[in-house]
Amino acid sequence: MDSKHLVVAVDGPSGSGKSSVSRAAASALGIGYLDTGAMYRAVTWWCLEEGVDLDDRDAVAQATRDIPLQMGTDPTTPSVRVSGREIEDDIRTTRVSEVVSKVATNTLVRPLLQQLQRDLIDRIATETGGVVAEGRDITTVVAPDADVRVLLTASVEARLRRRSKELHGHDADHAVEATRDQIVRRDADDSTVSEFTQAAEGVHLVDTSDLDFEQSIEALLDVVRREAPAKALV
Ligand SMILES: Nc1ncnc2c1ncn2[C@@H]1O[C@H](COP(=O)(O)OP(=O)(O)O)[C@@H](O)[C@H]1O
Ligand SMILES: Nc1ccn([C@H]2C[C@H](O)[C@@H](COP(=O)(O)OP(=O)(O)O)O2)c(=O)n1
Repeated sequence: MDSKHLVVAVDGPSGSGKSSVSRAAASALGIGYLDTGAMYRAVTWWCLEEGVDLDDRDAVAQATRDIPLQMGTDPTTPSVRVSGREIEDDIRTTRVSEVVSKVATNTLVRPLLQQLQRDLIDRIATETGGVVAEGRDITTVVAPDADVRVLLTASVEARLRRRSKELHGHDADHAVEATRDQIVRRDADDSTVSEFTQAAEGVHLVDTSDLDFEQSIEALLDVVRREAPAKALV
């Protein structure tokens, strides 16, 4: 990236810490944040609300074109709005998590959201001085020319532990099956359309299995300082 704005791309499997670590890093760097997974989740939620059959690939692609989606970009206050309604909590429910891969593996939907994400990355970077964008294909497809590209990984055990702790909070009855469904089944489905288990050339691998949350943020910031010293201000 030649622009004066800092673009950091982060990919990784479910529970690797992508969202929380990327958000904290964006705050520390004083720049914006884009959660691309939330966009797949928002389209899924919208289809469920509108009665669109998730197996009808064309109808879901049309819904992706139509959705009045507004992505929040402040890393300290995550926000996803559809027609002005805040759906940040609705898109994290098991109801959405269980079926979001149907949308994420729809190859008619992916190019539409990928283009929207490129436009958002440019806009956020211009408005806030930079952006940390995270997902499954940001380092490889959406922003392969980002200043810094990181694949955040963690062992299946570490990811299961983190997710189940999180889900026990608000979905206790389904916590165990829901966790396994999200970590093992969903990653297997999602990896049919994106490569997020192996770091592509030029992508830095950060394994957080043995790092706590603070250490994971530092590890990401270390890569940013090393790769983009002129743009990273922390
Ligand atoms: N290095 C870490 N050590 C312990 N817990 C972590 C670490 N990184 C993230 N977490 C916690 O694990 C959970 C899943 O993280 P999240 O950022 O949602 O992952 P992802 O976006 O990759 O699915 C969150 O509750 C988060 O606070
Ligand atoms: N750039 C992206 C981001 C997410 N996805 C898919 C992968 C997941 O099934 C959904 C939701 O992603 P999200 O990052 O919210 O999922 P986790 O929080 O890691 O469990 O979208 C994708 O295919 N490409």
